Amino acid sequence: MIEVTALSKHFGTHIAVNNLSFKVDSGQFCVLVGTSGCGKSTTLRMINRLIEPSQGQIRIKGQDVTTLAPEQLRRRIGYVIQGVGLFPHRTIHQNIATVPRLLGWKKTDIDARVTELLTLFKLDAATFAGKYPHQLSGGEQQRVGVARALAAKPELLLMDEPFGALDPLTRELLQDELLKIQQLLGITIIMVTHDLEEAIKLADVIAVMDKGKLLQLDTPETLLRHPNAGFVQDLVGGSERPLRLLSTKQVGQIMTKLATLPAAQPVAQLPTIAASASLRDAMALLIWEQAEQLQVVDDTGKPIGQLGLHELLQQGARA
Ligand SMILES: Nc1ncnc2c1ncn2[C@@H]1O[C@H](COP(=O)(O)OP(=O)(O)OP(=O)(O)O)[C@@H](O)[C@H]1O
Repeated sequence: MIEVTALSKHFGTHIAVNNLSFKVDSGQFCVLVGTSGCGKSTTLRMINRLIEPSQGQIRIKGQDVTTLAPEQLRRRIGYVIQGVGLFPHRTIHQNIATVPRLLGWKKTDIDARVTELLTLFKLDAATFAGKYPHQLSGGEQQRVGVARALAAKPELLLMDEPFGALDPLTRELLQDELLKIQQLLGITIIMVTHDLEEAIKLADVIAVMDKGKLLQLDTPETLLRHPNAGFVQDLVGGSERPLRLLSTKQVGQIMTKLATLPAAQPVAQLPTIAASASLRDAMALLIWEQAEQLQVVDDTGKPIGQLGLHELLQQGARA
């Protein structure tokens, strides 16, 4: 879907991005992590041509981005930044409608799309469409920012620290919503974050950068189990590694299905956990409840399986 080849950016004598090459497949969620100033934002901004590369190439679906007019390109790529950047004197409806209007969509199609997106982001259209950004909380504004970026059905969504300014609870809520929406829409996302936990939770692949260079690009699990020596190894942590590994999987992926359990197994007394929860949450619940077995339930609360301490220990252990 997107292919970056030997990409560099020099600001005077300073090399912000140094000979970067990577590919992101269609529908993948790629997260760029690394220390402050390592070139993450510059990379993102070269993809939508807010910054012109010094060297190298960026292709989206095989097409070199420099062959497209920047405005035309940006209408195909959603862009979300920290602090949102909503237009303060436009209503929420007008904000979300910005790119569809520029593209000449019919009014009825625009109205339908705005309502659809507000609903998707759990914002009641009747309440929110006519409001102005300052009348919304930070979390609500951030949702509108993402909705606006998705309005014209872009093939690629670039997100630069989108949840950086939010409190931890709102941040987690929006991460969950973003994951669901990404799975629903099948959109390709490249996100920048400082937060490794956020990267592990959201990413199909994590790209670790340092001093303008790409050090490793791998799935969260591979990165945690087999980090390259040096910076990546320091980044993924020592004592935190097992718990981070548990964050990469959901309960539903490793539970024993109810149908395969012995019939006599008592299930009613066990603490319950949702199949969509992470293994890390499952481990926390076991410790909290001093239990060794959990009952797994689906979205409706129906028991569908069990998960034991032994399986969790295996999943968090070195391979
Ligand atoms: N317009 C510019 N002119 C000169 N130097 C710049 C410019 N933009 C970025 N830089 C420098 O390039 C380097 C990379 O910046 P960039 O914003 O890409 O880093 P980052 O990894 O996104 O950092 P952060 O996580 O702090 O946002 C930094 O040293 C920065 O000071």
